[in-house]
Amino acid sequence: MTQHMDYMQKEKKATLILDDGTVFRGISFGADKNIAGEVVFNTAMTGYPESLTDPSYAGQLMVLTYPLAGNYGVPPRIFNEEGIATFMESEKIHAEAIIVSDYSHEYSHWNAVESLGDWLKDEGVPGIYGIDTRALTKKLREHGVMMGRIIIGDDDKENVSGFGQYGNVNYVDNVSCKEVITYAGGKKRVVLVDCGVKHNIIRSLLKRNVTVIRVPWDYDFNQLEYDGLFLSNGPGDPDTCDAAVQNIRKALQGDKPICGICMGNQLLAKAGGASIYKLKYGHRSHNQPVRMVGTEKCFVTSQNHGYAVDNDTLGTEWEPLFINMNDGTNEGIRHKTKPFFSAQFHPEACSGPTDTEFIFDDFVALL
Ligand SMILES: NC(=O)CC[C@H](N)C(=O)O
Repeated sequence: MTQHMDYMQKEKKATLILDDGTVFRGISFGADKNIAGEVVFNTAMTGYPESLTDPSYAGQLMVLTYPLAGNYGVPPRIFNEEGIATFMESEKIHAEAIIVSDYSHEYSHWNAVESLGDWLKDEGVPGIYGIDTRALTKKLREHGVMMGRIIIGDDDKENVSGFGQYGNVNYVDNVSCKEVITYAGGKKRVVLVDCGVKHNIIRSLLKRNVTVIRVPWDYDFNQLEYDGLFLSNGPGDPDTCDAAVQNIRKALQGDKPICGICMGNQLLAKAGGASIYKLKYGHRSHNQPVRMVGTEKCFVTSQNHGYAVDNDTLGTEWEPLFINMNDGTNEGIRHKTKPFFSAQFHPEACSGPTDTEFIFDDFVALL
């Protein structure tokens, strides 16, 4: 019997119920667990190992619009002696579940060691296939993201009132490191505020020969000796991260370089006095076009965010650095006189285009 036939014999029903009552029926290929979360769609064609382990997906049920997942398997879950993942973006899967149209239990890739379904089961994360992800995505685009619930097995008549909350949960506190971790590199010392950092941000800094001092999201780093401050990506609503905003605000009094990515862009903007709002359905893909303000330079970027900085609230000391060419929303900010800047997209982009990796070079050059 082939690997696939064996798998098919064990298939189990799974149901996705949206907050508005819409029901999608499919088949389970992950863990046997019912779960609720914010249903978001990602239009990238590859990268499910990286996306699932991106801590910014905590609290979310990830819909892939690309119609097939699993066919290239999953790389080994290995880490270097400092605990940095070799092929993934963190220690474990952070998305609450994955929702796909078609799933291939059979896989083929030079670096694959297990199937997507086996990985999900091992980490206790549900997966559903057989869902009309095109219809589901159209619904989310028209209505905006909404809460959803996955029920595994025949139990889909279950009372669906419990969809949970997304906006007011402090997911950053769940995924941030709990103590200071130092990665020895060069002479220059960068404090990295860990709001749920993707490991490729750490790899990208270390590659540029700096020492990285990774601190918990609410740690007052102002007491440390350092040359530059880096603000990581992270899950959830930036309005739940006030302790980080207060610490960054203190750092804004000084002149040490500051760079932020994604949640880091939002927290830097908040520390500078700007406000954040929620986008209708966010940007989650590998092909978001952004323009550098004041230039004709455009970049294709990898993104995963649901909130955005309100350009109109930036105040007189700040200006937009990048603008999204699809919808005109903010994609980064810079201070007009001090070395503070940030990007809403992912310059470390793993997986995704590497057009904007220069942001790390620019930051390290300022140290
Ligand atoms: N990747 C991120 O850092 C996301 C930031 C924030 N959680 C948002 O959704 O906008």
